[in-house]
Amino acid sequence: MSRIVLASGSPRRQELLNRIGITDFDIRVPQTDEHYPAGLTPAQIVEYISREKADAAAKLCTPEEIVITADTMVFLDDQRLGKPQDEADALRMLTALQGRRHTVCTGVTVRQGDRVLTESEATGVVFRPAEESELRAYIATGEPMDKAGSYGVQGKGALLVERLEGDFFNVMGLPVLRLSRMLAQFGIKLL
Ligand SMILES: Cc1cn([C@H]2C[C@H](O)[C@@H](COP(=O)(O)OP(=O)(O)OP(=O)(O)O)O2)c(=O)[nH]c1=O
Repeated sequence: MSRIVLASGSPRRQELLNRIGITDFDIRVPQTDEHYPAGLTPAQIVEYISREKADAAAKLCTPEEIVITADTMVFLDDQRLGKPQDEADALRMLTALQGRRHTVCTGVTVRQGDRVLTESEATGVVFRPAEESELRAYIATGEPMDKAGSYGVQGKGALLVERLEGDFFNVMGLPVLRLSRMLAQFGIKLL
């Protein structure tokens, strides 16, 4: 079987691959800047960046290796929320998100040599209304700082989430069911 390379520095993605039974893989993290052309939809943006990550990773891999990359972003109306710059930025994002519904999109690319497959998944997330003191307490845990939208649904961030519409794992950073179907097209069967 071809070797799998996860081209991501995200510990959540490593954990999610493990959870679906992919335990033997390499991690190689390419350098990419996350720029994208103007005028793209949310789905197109995350697909574009995941593909850029895969193109950069391909330079670190053999043509036989199967490379997986992903990019997760939070969209509130037309606004894109990335990782917070600092705690004030995290407070700004969480204040905007509380009491409202937003969408988390993850683009995924699987690449083997010149064969490239890119897809994306969107999940709706509804935050409950929250007091500023609660948001500050959450930020003080440190959990928001490396995460798109300034929260982690898999951690204490769950205490802000009233409801999810779609794939939970997509919000964590990797839509595992969609990925499994993509990998099946590269001959990898997980069930
Ligand atoms: C919304 C949300 C995001 N996140 C994380 C997933 C991603 O790691 C991160 C979004 O940043 P990404 O740019 O998608 O990924 P990354 O920089 O962590 O890793 P790499 O580019 O090397 O693959 O936010 C959560 O863990 N939980 C959540 O609920």
